[in-house]
Amino acid sequence: MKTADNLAISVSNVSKFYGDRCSYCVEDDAVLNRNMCPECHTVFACDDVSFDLHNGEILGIVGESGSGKSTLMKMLYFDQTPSEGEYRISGFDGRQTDVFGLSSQAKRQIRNEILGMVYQNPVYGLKMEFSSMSNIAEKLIASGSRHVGGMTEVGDHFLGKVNIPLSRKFDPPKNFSGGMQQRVQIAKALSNYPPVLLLDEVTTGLDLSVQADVLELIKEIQRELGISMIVVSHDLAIIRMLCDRTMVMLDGSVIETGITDQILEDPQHAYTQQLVYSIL
Ligand SMILES: Nc1ncnc2c1ncn2[C@@H]1O[C@H](COP(=O)(O)OP(=O)(O)OP(=O)(O)O)[C@@H](O)[C@H]1O
Repeated sequence: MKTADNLAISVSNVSKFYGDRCSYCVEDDAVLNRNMCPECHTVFACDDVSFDLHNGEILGIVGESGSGKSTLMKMLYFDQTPSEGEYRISGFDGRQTDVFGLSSQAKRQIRNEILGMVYQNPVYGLKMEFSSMSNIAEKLIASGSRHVGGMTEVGDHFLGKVNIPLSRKFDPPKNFSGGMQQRVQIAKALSNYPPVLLLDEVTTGLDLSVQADVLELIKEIQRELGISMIVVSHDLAIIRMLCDRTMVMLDGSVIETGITDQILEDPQHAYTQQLVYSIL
Protein backbone atom coordinates (compact mmCIF):
# COMPACT_ATOMS: atom_id res chain seq x y z
CA MET A 1 0.00 0.00 0.00
CA LYS A 2 1.44 3.38 -1.02
CA THR A 3 1.18 6.01 1.67
CA ALA A 4 1.88 9.72 1.82
CA ASP A 5 5.07 8.90 3.75
CA ASN A 6 6.29 6.90 0.82
CA LEU A 7 6.49 9.90 -1.52
CA ALA A 8 9.71 10.92 -3.26
CA ILE A 9 8.21 14.15 -4.59
CA SER A 10 4.87 15.89 -4.65
CA VAL A 11 3.81 18.50 -7.16
CA SER A 12 0.77 20.70 -6.51
CA ASN A 13 -1.10 22.98 -8.90
CA VAL A 14 1.91 23.76 -11.07
CA SER A 15 1.33 25.99 -14.09
CA LYS A 16 3.51 27.62 -16.71
CA PHE A 17 2.04 30.39 -18.81
CA TYR A 18 3.70 32.12 -21.74
CA GLY A 19 2.02 35.52 -21.98
CA ASP A 20 0.46 38.06 -19.65
CA ARG A 21 -2.99 36.45 -19.22
CA CYS A 22 -6.04 38.68 -19.47
CA SER A 23 -9.22 39.21 -17.47
CA TYR A 24 -10.85 36.42 -19.51
CA CYS A 25 -8.28 33.64 -18.99
CA VAL A 26 -7.63 34.27 -15.29
CA GLU A 27 -11.17 32.99 -14.72
CA ASP A 28 -11.37 29.29 -13.81
CA ASP A 29 -14.11 28.59 -16.34
CA ALA A 30 -12.41 30.29 -19.31
CA VAL A 31 -12.63 28.14 -22.44
CA LEU A 32 -9.25 27.90 -24.11
CA ASN A 33 -8.46 27.18 -27.73
CA ARG A 34 -6.46 24.02 -27.06
CA ASN A 35 -3.81 25.46 -24.68
CA MET A 36 -4.19 29.08 -25.77
CA CYS A 37 -6.37 31.94 -24.55
CA PRO A 38 -8.50 33.05 -27.53
CA GLU A 39 -8.45 36.66 -26.24
CA CYS A 40 -4.82 37.42 -25.30
CA HIS A 41 -3.07 34.38 -26.84
CA THR A 42 -1.33 33.41 -23.62
CA VAL A 43 -0.11 29.80 -23.95
CA PHE A 44 -0.94 27.53 -21.02
CA ALA A 45 2.01 25.16 -21.48
CA CYS A 46 1.15 23.48 -18.14
CA ASP A 47 -2.09 24.23 -16.37
CA ASP A 48 -2.68 23.29 -12.73
CA VAL A 49 -0.70 20.04 -12.79
CA SER A 50 -0.62 17.98 -9.56
CA PHE A 51 0.85 14.53 -8.93
CA ASP A 52 2.93 12.46 -6.51
CA LEU A 53 5.89 10.22 -7.24
CA HIS A 54 6.33 7.33 -4.81
CA ASN A 55 9.68 5.97 -3.70
CA GLY A 56 11.00 3.36 -6.12
CA GLU A 57 8.20 3.98 -8.60
CA ILE A 58 8.39 4.69 -12.32
CA LEU A 59 5.73 7.23 -13.29
CA GLY A 60 5.07 7.67 -17.00
CA ILE A 61 3.89 10.93 -18.52
CA VAL A 62 2.31 10.48 -21.91
CA GLY A 63 0.72 12.95 -24.26
CA GLU A 64 0.88 14.25 -27.80
CA SER A 65 3.38 16.84 -29.01
CA GLY A 66 2.73 20.19 -27.31
CA SER A 67 0.83 18.72 -24.35
CA GLY A 68 3.32 20.20 -21.87
CA LYS A 69 5.43 17.17 -20.93
CA SER A 70 8.84 18.75 -21.51
CA THR A 71 7.81 22.01 -19.89
CA LEU A 72 6.83 20.08 -16.77
CA MET A 73 10.13 18.18 -16.71
CA LYS A 74 12.11 21.40 -17.18
CA MET A 75 10.34 22.95 -14.20
CA LEU A 76 11.03 19.84 -12.07
CA TYR A 77 14.74 20.12 -12.92
CA PHE A 78 14.73 23.91 -12.39
CA ASP A 79 15.58 24.60 -16.04
CA GLN A 80 12.41 26.69 -16.12
CA THR A 81 10.59 28.77 -13.53
CA PRO A 82 6.91 27.96 -12.98
CA SER A 83 4.23 30.65 -13.08
CA GLU A 84 2.40 29.03 -10.14
CA GLY A 85 2.50 25.96 -7.95
CA GLU A 86 4.46 24.03 -5.37
CA TYR A 87 7.11 21.31 -5.54
CA ARG A 88 8.22 19.32 -2.50
CA ILE A 89 11.04 16.78 -2.36
CA SER A 90 11.44 14.16 0.39
CA GLY A 91 15.21 13.82 -0.12
CA PHE A 92 15.64 17.56 0.50
CA ASP A 93 13.81 18.19 3.75
CA GLY A 94 11.05 15.63 3.98
CA ARG A 95 8.79 17.76 1.77
CA GLN A 96 8.61 20.59 4.30
CA THR A 97 9.52 23.34 1.84
CA ASP A 98 8.22 24.42 -1.53
CA VAL A 99 11.52 24.11 -3.38
CA PHE A 100 10.39 26.38 -6.23
CA GLY A 101 10.82 29.23 -3.75
CA LEU A 102 14.44 28.43 -2.86
CA SER A 103 17.53 30.39 -3.91
CA SER A 104 19.33 29.36 -7.10
CA GLN A 105 22.17 28.03 -4.96
CA ALA A 106 19.82 25.72 -3.05
CA LYS A 107 18.20 24.60 -6.30
CA ARG A 108 21.64 23.83 -7.72
CA GLN A 109 22.34 21.73 -4.64
CA ILE A 110 19.11 19.76 -5.18
CA ARG A 111 19.99 19.26 -8.86
CA ASN A 112 23.44 18.05 -7.92
CA GLU A 113 22.52 15.78 -5.05
CA ILE A 114 18.92 14.63 -5.45
CA LEU A 115 17.87 14.85 -9.09
CA GLY A 116 19.23 13.33 -12.27
CA MET A 117 18.04 14.36 -15.72
CA VAL A 118 18.36 12.61 -19.05
CA TYR A 119 17.34 14.91 -21.90
CA GLN A 120 15.87 13.89 -25.25
CA ASN A 121 18.84 15.57 -26.90
CA PRO A 122 22.17 14.50 -25.32
CA VAL A 123 23.62 17.92 -26.24
CA TYR A 124 21.79 19.36 -23.22
CA GLY A 125 23.05 16.73 -20.78
CA LEU A 126 26.64 16.25 -21.91
CA LYS A 127 29.67 18.39 -22.66
CA MET A 128 30.25 16.96 -26.11
CA GLU A 129 33.91 18.02 -26.25
CA PHE A 130 34.88 16.57 -22.83
CA SER A 131 35.68 12.89 -22.43
CA SER A 132 32.91 10.61 -21.18
CA MET A 133 34.84 10.11 -17.96
CA SER A 134 35.22 13.90 -17.50
CA ASN A 135 31.48 14.31 -18.00
CA ILE A 136 30.90 11.93 -15.10
CA ALA A 137 33.63 13.57 -13.00
CA GLU A 138 31.94 16.95 -13.57
CA LYS A 139 28.69 15.63 -12.10
CA LEU A 140 30.51 13.98 -9.18
CA ILE A 141 32.49 17.12 -8.35
CA ALA A 142 29.26 19.14 -8.42
CA SER A 143 27.78 16.70 -5.91
CA GLY A 144 30.76 17.06 -3.57
CA SER A 145 33.24 14.33 -4.59
CA ARG A 146 36.91 15.30 -4.50
CA HIS A 147 38.78 11.99 -4.60
CA VAL A 148 40.03 11.32 -8.14
CA GLY A 149 40.47 7.56 -7.60
CA GLY A 150 36.94 7.24 -6.28
CA MET A 151 35.52 9.22 -9.20
CA THR A 152 37.36 7.04 -11.71
CA GLU A 153 35.97 3.94 -10.03
CA VAL A 154 32.41 5.29 -10.19
CA GLY A 155 32.93 6.37 -13.82
CA ASP A 156 34.18 2.90 -14.78
CA HIS A 157 31.28 1.30 -12.96
CA PHE A 158 28.55 3.31 -14.66
CA LEU A 159 30.14 3.41 -18.12
CA GLY A 160 30.49 -0.37 -17.85
CA LYS A 161 26.89 -0.65 -16.74
CA VAL A 162 25.66 1.23 -19.83
CA ASN A 163 27.94 -0.86 -22.05
CA ILE A 164 30.40 1.81 -23.10
CA PRO A 165 33.72 0.00 -23.69
CA LEU A 166 36.16 1.27 -21.05
CA SER A 167 38.78 1.53 -23.80
CA ARG A 168 36.68 4.49 -25.04
CA LYS A 169 36.08 6.20 -21.70
CA PHE A 170 38.37 9.08 -22.62
CA ASP A 171 36.65 9.65 -25.98
CA PRO A 172 34.36 12.70 -26.15
CA PRO A 173 30.66 11.91 -26.72
CA LYS A 174 30.76 13.90 -29.98
CA ASN A 175 32.62 10.89 -31.44
CA PHE A 176 29.89 8.46 -30.34
CA SER A 177 26.69 7.28 -32.02
CA GLY A 178 23.32 8.65 -30.81
CA GLY A 179 22.64 5.51 -28.76
CA MET A 180 26.07 5.65 -27.14
CA GLN A 181 25.65 9.35 -26.33
CA GLN A 182 22.33 8.56 -24.70
CA ARG A 183 23.96 5.79 -22.66
CA VAL A 184 26.76 8.12 -21.50
CA GLN A 185 24.09 10.64 -20.52
CA ILE A 186 22.36 7.97 -18.44
CA ALA A 187 25.69 6.97 -16.82
CA LYS A 188 26.37 10.62 -15.97
CA ALA A 189 22.89 11.20 -14.56
CA LEU A 190 23.19 8.09 -12.37
CA SER A 191 26.77 8.57 -11.23
CA ASN A 192 25.88 10.27 -7.94
CA TYR A 193 23.03 7.83 -7.24
CA PRO A 194 20.23 10.44 -7.36
CA PRO A 195 17.06 9.26 -5.58
CA VAL A 196 14.97 10.76 -8.41
CA LEU A 197 15.73 10.42 -12.11
CA LEU A 198 13.89 12.39 -14.81
CA LEU A 199 13.93 10.96 -18.35
CA ASP A 200 12.53 13.08 -21.18
CA GLU A 201 11.84 11.12 -24.40
CA VAL A 202 15.22 9.44 -24.05
CA THR A 203 14.82 7.00 -26.92
CA THR A 204 13.37 9.34 -29.54
CA GLY A 205 15.44 9.24 -32.71
CA LEU A 206 17.22 5.99 -31.86
CA ASP A 207 17.01 2.82 -33.98
CA LEU A 208 14.48 0.30 -32.66
CA SER A 209 17.18 -2.15 -31.52
CA VAL A 210 19.15 0.61 -29.75
CA GLN A 211 15.88 1.87 -28.26
CA ALA A 212 15.22 -1.60 -26.82
CA ASP A 213 18.74 -1.68 -25.30
CA VAL A 214 18.30 1.71 -23.64
CA LEU A 215 14.85 0.77 -22.27
CA GLU A 216 16.15 -2.53 -20.93
CA LEU A 217 19.00 -0.64 -19.28
CA ILE A 218 16.60 1.78 -17.59
CA LYS A 219 14.53 -1.13 -16.27
CA GLU A 220 17.58 -2.95 -15.00
CA ILE A 221 18.91 0.17 -13.24
CA GLN A 222 15.57 0.79 -11.60
CA ARG A 223 15.38 -2.82 -10.38
CA GLU A 224 18.93 -2.69 -9.05
CA LEU A 225 19.05 0.80 -7.51
CA GLY A 226 15.36 1.32 -6.70
CA ILE A 227 15.50 4.90 -7.98
CA SER A 228 12.20 6.77 -8.43
CA MET A 229 11.78 7.80 -12.04
CA ILE A 230 9.59 9.99 -14.20
CA VAL A 231 9.59 8.82 -17.79
CA VAL A 232 8.16 11.16 -20.42
CA SER A 233 7.15 9.65 -23.73
CA HIS A 234 4.60 10.05 -26.47
CA ASP A 235 4.93 6.31 -27.08
CA LEU A 236 2.54 4.04 -25.15
CA ALA A 237 4.66 0.95 -25.88
CA ILE A 238 7.51 2.53 -23.89
CA ILE A 239 5.16 3.53 -21.09
CA ARG A 240 3.73 0.01 -21.00
CA MET A 241 7.20 -1.51 -20.78
CA LEU A 242 8.57 0.76 -18.05
CA CYS A 243 5.96 2.47 -15.94
CA ASP A 244 4.06 1.44 -12.81
CA ARG A 245 1.67 4.38 -13.06
CA THR A 246 0.85 6.70 -15.91
CA MET A 247 -0.35 10.27 -16.14
CA VAL A 248 -1.91 11.43 -19.41
CA MET A 249 -1.55 15.08 -20.46
CA LEU A 250 -3.49 16.99 -23.08
CA ASP A 251 -3.13 20.71 -23.90
CA GLY A 252 -1.18 21.39 -20.70
CA SER A 253 -3.57 19.61 -18.33
CA VAL A 254 -3.57 16.20 -16.67
CA ILE A 255 -6.63 14.38 -17.96
CA GLU A 256 -6.13 10.94 -16.43
CA THR A 257 -3.79 9.19 -13.96
CA GLY A 258 -3.73 5.55 -12.87
CA ILE A 259 -1.94 2.23 -12.74
CA THR A 260 -0.47 1.73 -16.22
CA ASP A 261 -2.33 -1.53 -16.87
CA GLN A 262 -5.58 0.13 -15.85
CA ILE A 263 -5.00 3.10 -18.16
CA LEU A 264 -4.16 0.79 -21.05
CA GLU A 265 -6.99 -1.67 -20.47
CA ASP A 266 -9.74 0.68 -19.39
CA PRO A 267 -8.96 4.26 -20.46
CA GLN A 268 -11.58 6.70 -19.21
CA HIS A 269 -10.94 9.93 -21.12
CA ALA A 270 -11.84 10.10 -24.83
CA TYR A 271 -8.31 11.24 -25.73
CA THR A 272 -6.71 8.34 -23.81
CA GLN A 273 -9.12 5.92 -25.46
CA GLN A 274 -8.07 7.24 -28.87
CA LEU A 275 -4.40 6.93 -27.91
CA VAL A 276 -4.77 3.39 -26.59
CA TYR A 277 -6.95 2.10 -29.43
CA SER A 278 -4.58 3.55 -32.01
CA ILE A 279 -1.86 1.09 -30.95
CA LEU A 280 -4.08 -2.01 -30.79
N1 LIG B 1 9.17 29.65 -24.83
C1 LIG B 1 7.91 29.39 -25.19
N2 LIG B 1 7.08 30.40 -25.59
C2 LIG B 1 5.80 30.14 -25.92
N3 LIG B 1 5.24 28.91 -25.92
C3 LIG B 1 6.02 27.89 -25.54
C4 LIG B 1 7.39 28.06 -25.16
N4 LIG B 1 7.90 26.84 -24.84
C5 LIG B 1 6.90 25.96 -25.01
N5 LIG B 1 5.78 26.58 -25.44
C6 LIG B 1 4.48 25.97 -25.71
O1 LIG B 1 4.09 25.18 -24.61
C7 LIG B 1 3.36 24.05 -25.04
C8 LIG B 1 3.95 22.80 -24.40
O2 LIG B 1 5.24 22.53 -24.99
P1 LIG B 1 6.13 21.31 -24.53
O3 LIG B 1 7.43 21.38 -25.28
O4 LIG B 1 6.19 21.24 -23.07
O5 LIG B 1 5.27 20.07 -25.08
P2 LIG B 1 5.66 18.54 -25.18
O6 LIG B 1 4.47 17.78 -24.72
O7 LIG B 1 6.93 18.29 -24.46
O8 LIG B 1 5.87 18.38 -26.74
P3 LIG B 1 6.94 17.45 -27.52
O9 LIG B 1 6.49 16.02 -27.28
O10 LIG B 1 6.76 17.87 -28.95
O11 LIG B 1 8.30 17.74 -26.97
C9 LIG B 1 3.39 24.06 -26.56
O12 LIG B 1 2.17 24.64 -27.02
C10 LIG B 1 4.55 24.98 -26.88
O13 LIG B 1 4.37 25.63 -28.12
